[in-house]
Formats: sequence, C-alpha cells, structure tokens
Amino acid sequence: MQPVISIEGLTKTYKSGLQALKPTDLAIRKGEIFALLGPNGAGKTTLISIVCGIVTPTSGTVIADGHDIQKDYRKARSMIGLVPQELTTDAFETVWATVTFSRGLFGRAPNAAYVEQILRDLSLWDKKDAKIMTLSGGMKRRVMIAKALSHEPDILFLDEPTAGVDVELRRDMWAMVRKLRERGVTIILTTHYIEEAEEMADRVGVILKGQLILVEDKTALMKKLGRKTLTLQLQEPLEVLPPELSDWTLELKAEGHELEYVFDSNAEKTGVPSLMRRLSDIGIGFKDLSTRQSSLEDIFVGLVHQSKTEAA
Ligand SMILES: Nc1ncnc2c1ncn2[C@@H]1O[C@H](COP(=O)(O)OP(=O)(O)OP(=O)(O)O)[C@@H](O)[C@H]1O
Repeated sequence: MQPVISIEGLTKTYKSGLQALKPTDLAIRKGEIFALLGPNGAGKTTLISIVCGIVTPTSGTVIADGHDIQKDYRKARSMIGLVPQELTTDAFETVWATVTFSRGLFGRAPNAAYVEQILRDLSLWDKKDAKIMTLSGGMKRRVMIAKALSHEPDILFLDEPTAGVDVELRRDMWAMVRKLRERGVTIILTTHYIEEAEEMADRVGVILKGQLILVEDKTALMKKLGRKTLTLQLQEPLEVLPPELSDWTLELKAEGHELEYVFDSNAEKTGVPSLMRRLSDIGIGFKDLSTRQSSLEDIFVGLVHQSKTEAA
C-alpha cells in the first residue's frame, strides 16, 4: 500500500550547529496510529515540525498524501492537522470563533454542523461562547485539538498530547484518537510514556539523539520492553563471575558487591529460579534482592547497544 507519508533522507541541523535529526527514512501507513517514542530532546518535535511545514529541513524530502511538503506546501498542509505541545491560541477569542477561524485559514467553506460535532466530541460544546483565557489548561488543550481538526485533516499529529494532563483528559484524548482512527484518520503522536505507546499505537518508532533507531509493530516492541533487572546484594564480593554462572547474562556491579541479571518478564522461563538454585549450589549467598522494571532509559540504552551490534 502507498504510504500516506513518505520521509526520505530527512535531516535537520539548527543554526546553532546542533544536528537535531540524523538522516531519517520513515513511511507512515494510511489509517495507522504511529507513536514516536523518545526522551526529552530526542528530536521528536523537530521531525513532526518538518512534516507539518513549520521547520525547514536541511536535506531530504517529505511527501504527504502525494504532495511534497516544500514544493506543494499548501496542498500538503491542508491534509494535516497539528496539535502542538504549547498552547498557542488567542486568549481573547471565544472557543467557537477560534475554531471557525482556523477552518477558514485552510480555505474550507464554513460548516457549523461539523464544528459543532468536534466541539461536542471534545466536551467543549457548553464552552463554545467562553473566551479562551477563562478556560482551564485541560480545556485549552481540547481547544487546540478542535483547531487542529477544524479543516477535516486526513492526518493528525499530536505532540505530547498527554504531557501534564489529568487522567480524565488523557482518557478522553485516547477515546477521541480511537474514534478518529475509525473514521480513517492517520494519527502520529509523540510521547515519552511507554504506557501511552502501549495503549494507543499500532506501530512505534523509537528516536534517540536525533536518530530513528527502530520502527516496529507495537506487539513486537512490547515484548522487548518487558524486561526486568534483578539485583542481588552479595554476602561476599566477587572479583570475577564464576564459570558455573555462564548460562546467564550477568554483570557484577558496585565493585563486585552486586550481581545483576536482566531478564524478560514475559518469557515462559525467566531464568530466575534456576539462577537462584545454581547460586545456592555453588555457595554464593546474598543479603538482599530487588527487581525493577527496566526504565525507558535502560531500554533505549539496550536498543542502541543492540542496533550497534546488529550493524557491526
Ligand atoms: N529552534 C531551535 N534551535 C536550536 N536548537 C533547537 C531548536 N529546536 C530544538 N532544538 C534542539 O534540538 C534537539 C531536539 O529537540 P526537539 O524539540 O525536537 O526534541 P523532542 O524529542 O521533541 O524533545 P521534548 O520531548 O523535550 O519535546 C534538542 O537538543 C533541542 O534543544
């Protein structure tokens, strides 16, 4: 199937000299929910801002629904709705006016019934005559979504849609995203929450230091993410790992006082019970033990390491 967005060889170096985006290729499928996952400063906003025509790329091309976003900007832009991270909307306007105005900006004929529908879907209908400045932060965010949808885009970008929003709004947002997808809208969202990607996305891209290091179906990625780290506080420090433990991938930490084992908590056999038995058999005792879910940072580090070894 022809992708709805084709990104080829895209890079961005800001005037400061910082390369925020390394050469990137990505094809977004029509009708999918794609989550771009990455820590602060990874380049998520840079990537989506280029696709939305807000930031000029240093090199590369983006085709959105058959239109080159630079050569054919207006057409490409009219297919796209963007909900930016920051709230940028006119404080003195009413909700109704600001959403209707947005629609007009894209050259769409007025359609009161459509605007009413999106305001209702976003629980904003009873606020339609309220001035933006009188709304709560969560309501303002809903207005940003209504604006982005005002011109009936086929592709919707949500930049960190749930950063700093309450549980209720997050739930509403997710419900709305699913509803839009049912209508055939392609959705690309950026997030640094794994749970958000897990809950929402069909596919996930991981971006780290300007590099898109992996793009995978969510289910496959979630398997990789289900890793845990077991740390054993040893009674006696070890200088080296005994050969009897070579069946497990272990690391000595804290100058030999800690033994660390990273395992897949989704696997049928995690290797934890057998490791415990082997330790007991060879007389290695421990004072305490703890497990923790691998953090996003660990996972990224793991993925980077893995992609480097695979490339080598
Ligand atoms: N206009 C700019 N000029 C110079 N550097 C910039 C500019 N905008 C972003 N950067 C830098 O580019 C890098 C990527 O930033 P970007 O906003 O794309 O990251 P992000 O993944 O969206 O992060 P966050 O999750 O914090 O929003 C960062 O180091 C940032 O400081």
